[in-house]
Amino acid sequence: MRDECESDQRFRVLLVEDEPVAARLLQAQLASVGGRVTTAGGVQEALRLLSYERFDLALVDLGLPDGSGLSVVGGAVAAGVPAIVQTASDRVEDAVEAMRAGACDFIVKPVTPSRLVRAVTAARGATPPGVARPGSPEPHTPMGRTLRLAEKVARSAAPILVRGETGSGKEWLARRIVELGPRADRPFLAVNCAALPADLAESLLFGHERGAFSGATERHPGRFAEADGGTLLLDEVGDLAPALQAKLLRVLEDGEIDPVGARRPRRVDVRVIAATHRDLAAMVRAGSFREDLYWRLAVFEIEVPPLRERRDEIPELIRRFVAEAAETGRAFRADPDAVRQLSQRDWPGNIRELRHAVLRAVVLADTPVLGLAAFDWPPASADDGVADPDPGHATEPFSESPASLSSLAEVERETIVKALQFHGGSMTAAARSLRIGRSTLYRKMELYGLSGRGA
Ligand SMILES: Nc1ncnc2c1ncn2[C@@H]1O[C@H](COP(=O)(O)OP(=O)(O)OP(=O)(O)O)[C@@H](O)[C@H]1O
Repeated sequence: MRDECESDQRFRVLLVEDEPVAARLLQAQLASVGGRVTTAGGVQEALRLLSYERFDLALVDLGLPDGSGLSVVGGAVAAGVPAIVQTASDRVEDAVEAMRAGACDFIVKPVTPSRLVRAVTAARGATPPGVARPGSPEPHTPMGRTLRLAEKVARSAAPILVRGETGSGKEWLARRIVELGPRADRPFLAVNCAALPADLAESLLFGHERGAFSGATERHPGRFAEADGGTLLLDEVGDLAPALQAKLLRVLEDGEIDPVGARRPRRVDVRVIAATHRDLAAMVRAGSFREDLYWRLAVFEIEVPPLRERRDEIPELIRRFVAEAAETGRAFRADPDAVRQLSQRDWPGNIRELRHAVLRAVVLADTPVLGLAAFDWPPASADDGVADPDPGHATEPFSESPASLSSLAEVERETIVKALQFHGGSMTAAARSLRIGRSTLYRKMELYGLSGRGA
């Protein structure tokens, strides 16, 4: 079907508009950019057309004589047709609802030709539901749905709440959303709310004036001001202290921050993406998270599924991480049987755990083909009692810095620490299990600032 649509330059548009003059105008504009337009004047007619005709795009007015255009959006999404909604300028909240129902964009009436062309081009460029882009996961998988939703919300400026287990790729998804949206080349900053020191949290986020408190020798803009015009990822938002929850609500509601010690508030334009592995709704019920803030943050809520529910991605991820590690000049590939077995594992630390396992395997490899044993740490002979700790932020000593572990060197350092821990600080035993000489181990410990304190 995709081929058929690509070979026919004229894409098929379902235009749902009851106003004859507006319909004629839009029809002409759509035709001028290659659209073959079928018009429906109401909900029932549109749903009927969607049920037996194929369309590449639907442009839906929300206020229709026989009901809300939202039902048409639902029908289009169910039929795998990207939907753009049109709304009056005083009904933008309806557009938010339509986006939640799966619309990929909204335009406010009266639409200019250039805005219409942009919306249509973007919607046609977005993967239509049910059609996989080469290299992207199959669309009916949980992650396929997540990515489709990400593509849709990327174009809006509304806050997003990304939920998912530790290491499942919440920050990765947030970055992807930003890349797909109009703020792609604007600042992107990430703050781990769980790691904010209590006494400095407010000024780190919202800034302070010089002399605002003892020790404030310089003015500091704070993360919100630094992200002005761009996006701020608030990771572990569930860990934000109640006083800061109130201040965050103010930014989201009024677009203003109050730097500590400043005489007047400052306006900022920041898209907030919040991420959490916690059940924020349960926290709201328990009284530890503000309900009003929850509703503000969760205009769009996106779930990143745990890796065990997207096992089909594991072979590709392994290939990608092996290639990433091989950028250091060493060429490796994973043994297909190992890949099969690794794909069956549960990976409680999700993609981060898989990535570390692959990077570690490359660090330790002495053959170009990585067998299953290469991915296990501690090595298979090791005592289970000292097995790899939960690879989540809470327990992993070197992954709690704001950026997650990223370089091969960091993984190498972590591997050395674990080897030393495992062998009770014995360098000889650690070097043997790492399959490197004692002097190499010593050199690397120096390099990573580990010498003299064991693990
Ligand atoms: N789809 C993906 N493809 C490639 N790498 C990915 C993907 N998803 C996540 N990763 C990588 O996995 C690691 C963990 O991802 P990320 O930091 O986004 O997880 P997280 O859910 O935000 O973790 P946490 O809950 O600890 O904050 C990162 O190195 C990231 O680059």
